[in-house]
Amino acid sequence: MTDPDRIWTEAAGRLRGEIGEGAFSSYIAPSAVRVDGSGQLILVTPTAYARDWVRKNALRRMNELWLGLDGLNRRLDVRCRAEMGSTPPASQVAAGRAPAHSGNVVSMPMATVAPVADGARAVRAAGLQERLTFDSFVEGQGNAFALAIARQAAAWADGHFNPIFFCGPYGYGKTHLLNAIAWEAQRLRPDAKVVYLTAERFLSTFVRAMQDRSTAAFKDSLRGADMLLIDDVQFVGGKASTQEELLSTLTALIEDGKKIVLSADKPPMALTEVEPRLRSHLASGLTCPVEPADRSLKLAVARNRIEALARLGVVSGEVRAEVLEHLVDRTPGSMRELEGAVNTLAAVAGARLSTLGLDETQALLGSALRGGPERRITVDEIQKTVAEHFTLKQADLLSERRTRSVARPRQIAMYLCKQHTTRSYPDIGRRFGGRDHTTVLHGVRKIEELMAQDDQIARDVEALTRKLRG
Ligand SMILES: Nc1ncnc2c1ncn2[C@@H]1O[C@H](COP(=O)(O)OP(=O)(O)OP(=O)(O)O)[C@@H](O)[C@H]1O
Repeated sequence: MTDPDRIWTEAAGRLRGEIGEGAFSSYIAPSAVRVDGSGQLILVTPTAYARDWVRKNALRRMNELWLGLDGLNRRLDVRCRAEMGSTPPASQVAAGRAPAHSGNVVSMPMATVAPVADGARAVRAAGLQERLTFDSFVEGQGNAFALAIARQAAAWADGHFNPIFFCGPYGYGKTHLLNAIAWEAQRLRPDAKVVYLTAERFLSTFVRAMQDRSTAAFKDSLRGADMLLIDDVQFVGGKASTQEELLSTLTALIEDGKKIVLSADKPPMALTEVEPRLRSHLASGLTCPVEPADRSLKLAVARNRIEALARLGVVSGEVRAEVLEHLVDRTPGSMRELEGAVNTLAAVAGARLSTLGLDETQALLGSALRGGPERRITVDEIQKTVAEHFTLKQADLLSERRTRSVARPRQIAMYLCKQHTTRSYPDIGRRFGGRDHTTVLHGVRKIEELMAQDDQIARDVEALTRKLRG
């Protein structure tokens, strides 16, 4: 056999039996095999997270299976979509159809569940926030797959995995997506009962129901749901009776073909405080990572937030690009911290926001967020900190050496100079051994690009930013 479509279908089918339905549907089913220009076979995963999982847990076995089937003795490599520079349409990712063929791309069919029953009266759950809708959610590289899946779930799509489990670090949009799904699903089916609650609320309501001896009413209220969304599932960890109740709620709803959407700060199998049987049920559908935002997504979210504040009349006009960039670069944490910084700037600058320059922004944010003017960071300090971080000498960064181990830290240092000082590209170039401004520009762009693709670079930049800020 030499046709990659057929080999992939066969190899993936065998792998499915070996790694189990949960892992298969999370990491293998949404992936596709592509043949690049040089004939190299590449398994393209939707996210960097899925790529790392496949690399660690399945690639060796996948290659064994592939080699056993392929008459051409080829090997599979694995990359994520961002590295391939293309995104298959969302409909192909979770369409619930037979294998979709697009050029030389093959994607696996998705599992299907029975369509939900209509009929129950709509119940709007407490705790939903009106502003958290698909309209206000900004798409970026780290959340495109999650957003596509969320839209499918909200549309009550038949090819819907059950449960869908969104996971990722705090503050990058899981609650936003669950809210958006709930609003949209309810809008599309006003008669359906859509129930959203946090795991903490699940826990406290259940405990109260046990004390009041009204657990039957509690069970009925959840089991009548056509769609149940539970946010921050990690908080049920450690409470045996609540976990048992959650498990029986989930199994009852899934058996009835009702939709379940969950979120947590980790993938199901990493929730070590959760009892193994519940964990395996949580992992039995689709695990969908929501990854940390890159700089361009943060900029878009900050811009969005300012527009929303302008619509509310809190600020007027637009904000200068360099002000927005400064705001994003001085807020290395999650979207939540970024929103806090935008709100703070809006509150202290008010109507003056649109006329603010960089220096004034620095001063305002410095005193508002730190209780004093922001500390100035110098080029020299950045060079020393970067050199130390990569166990180099400051002179190496200024030297002519072009080996990757020196060139990359040099580019990171240039990037940090652009972010944390007000120096121009030519000025930075002069301070890096008299380099041309185009070299600096290239270095800064390269690091921006790599931060979106390479977790290690993103972590290095974040750690250095923290060190520089003291
Ligand atoms: N892609 C996005 N577009 C617009 N706003 C976003 C986006 N991602 C996050 N936010 C905003 O950032 C804030 C934090 O997001 P959210 O509460 O959804 O995070 P989370 O992942 O659920 O965090 P936690 O695990 O702490 O509950 C929210 O105000 C949300 O609206």
